[in-house]
Amino acid sequence: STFPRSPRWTKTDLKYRILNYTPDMAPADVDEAIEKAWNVWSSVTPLKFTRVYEGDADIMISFVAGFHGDFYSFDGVGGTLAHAYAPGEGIGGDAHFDEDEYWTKDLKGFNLFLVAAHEFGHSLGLGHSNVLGSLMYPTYLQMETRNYRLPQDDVDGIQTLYG
Ligand SMILES: O=C1CC=C(NS(=O)(=O)c2ccc(-c3ccccc3)cc2)CC1=O
Ligand SMILES: [Zn+2]
Repeated sequence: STFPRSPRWTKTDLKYRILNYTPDMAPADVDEAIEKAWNVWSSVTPLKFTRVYEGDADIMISFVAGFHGDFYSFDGVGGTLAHAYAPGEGIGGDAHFDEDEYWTKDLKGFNLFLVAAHEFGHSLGLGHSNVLGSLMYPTYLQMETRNYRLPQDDVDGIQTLYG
């Protein structure tokens, strides 16, 4: 099962901001992948995600490489793809994507929607699942994402936190 990590957000209206874009994809495709990733979680909880274009947001999303100002530098091509912080003030909830990876909206490289949906699980307070095929499973499995359905294990996990 997907073990919910505490803490969790104490509000259901969360704001997110896309700070920059990867050159790998058209900006509209990045916007769509991010929005679809939030919809995975909002569709099974009372959570609402609103995009803001300036100022502060609960979840700041950025594409960065190598050292990028926190204690978890990225590692070039391969290895770590992204990381996200558990709910909280400041860096809490923020999601960083390794710009040295090749991000796509299809089955090549790493599918941004899939990785973002996983990372946003962490931004909401979820840990990893031990169920192969769950979204919160620790390893990335390439899969068709056109009609993506959140696996039951992840539904159970997020509803434990925000159900
Ligand atoms: O909790 C962690 C610590 C290690 C990570 N390694 S990663 O960046 O290579 C990574 C591995 C798997 C995924 C993933 C898993 C399931 C579905 C989609 C993506 C995302 C990132 C990322 C991560 O989320
Ligand atoms: Zn993870």
